[in-house]
Amino acid sequence: SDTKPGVIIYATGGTIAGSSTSNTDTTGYKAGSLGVDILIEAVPELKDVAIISGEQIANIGSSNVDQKTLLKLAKEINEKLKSDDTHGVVVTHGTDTLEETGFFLDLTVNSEKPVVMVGAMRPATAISADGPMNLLQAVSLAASDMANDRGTMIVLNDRIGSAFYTTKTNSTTLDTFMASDQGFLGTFIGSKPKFYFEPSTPVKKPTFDISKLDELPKVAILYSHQDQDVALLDMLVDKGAKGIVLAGNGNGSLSESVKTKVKELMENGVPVVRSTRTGSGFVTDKEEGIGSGYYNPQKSRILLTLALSENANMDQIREYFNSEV
Ligand SMILES: NC(=O)C[C@H](N)C(=O)O
Repeated sequence: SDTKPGVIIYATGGTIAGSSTSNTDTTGYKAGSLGVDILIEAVPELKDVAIISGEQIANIGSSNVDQKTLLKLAKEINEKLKSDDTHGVVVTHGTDTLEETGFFLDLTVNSEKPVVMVGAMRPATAISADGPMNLLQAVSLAASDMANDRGTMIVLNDRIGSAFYTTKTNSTTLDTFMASDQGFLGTFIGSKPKFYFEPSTPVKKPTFDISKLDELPKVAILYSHQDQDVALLDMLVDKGAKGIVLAGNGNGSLSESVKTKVKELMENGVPVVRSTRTGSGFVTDKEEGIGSGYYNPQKSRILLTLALSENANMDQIREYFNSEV
C-alpha cells in the first residue's frame, strides 16, 4: 500500500556495486561499476518494505571518498531527513573506509531518524554475493520504527552495529565489521531487524554542525613503530596538516624522541592525538599528546578534523576525546 515508509538510497560505489567477468573473483573485480538503479532492480523485494528512491552520489572505491563527498552526503541527508516523506536513509559504500563515513555521519546528522551504512565483501557478480541481502536488510532497518534514536548504523553479515564503535577487522571475510568490546546492536532474522536493547547513546557522543562548511582541515595519521622517524611529523605539518593522529603502540606509547616532538608541536598549537595500533581498547590522556579514549586512529582523525573545523582549543579537544582517567 501507499503507507509504506520512504527510504532514500544514496549510492557511493564500492564492492556492493562491483562487477567482474568471473563469478569466483572476489578480489580483482572493479569496485563502483554498477549504478544505483541496477542495485535496486536486483532486489525487487525492496519495494515490499519501503517506497524507494535512489541517488548516485559517486561510484568509486571507498579509498577515494574524500571530505568533499562527506560534506555533500551529510548536507543532503540532513536536508532529506527533514521531510515527512523520508523515514530513513541508506548509504551504499565500499567497506574499506565505510566506518569513516559512518562515523562522520553519526557526528553530523542532526535527526533521530535512522541512517544506515551498507556494503558488501563480494561483488555483485560473485557466487553467493552478499550485497543483495545486505541491501534488503539495510532498507528494512531504515524503514523500521525501532531504528530511531540509534545514530548511524552499519549493516553487513546479518548484523547491526553502531557506526560509533564498529570497525572493519578483516581484510577479506564476510564477518569483518565488529566492535570487540561494545558488540552489536542487533541482528536480522531474514530481512527483519531484531534489536537487543532499547536505544542508547554513546557516552559523551559529540555532535557538529557542518551546514556552513565547504571544506575541512587536514588531519593525518602516522603509524607508530620501533625506530620511528621524528622528521615525518614535521613533514606532515609542512604539507598542511592542522592536526596529527598517531596510531600509537599499546596505550598510545611513543618513543622518547617522538614524545619530545609531540610536546613541541602541541606547544605550537598543533594537536596530536595518541590512538592505538592494537585494534581496540582505550588510550589514556597524557601531557605529551591527547589520549584518543575509545576512538581508533581512523575515527580519531574524523573527530579531530571536526573539532578543528569549529576552531576548538586544546582543552576542548581533550574534552571531545574524553580520555582523562
Ligand atoms: N568490500 C569493499 O567494498 C572494498 C572496496 N575496495 C571498497 O572499499 O570500495
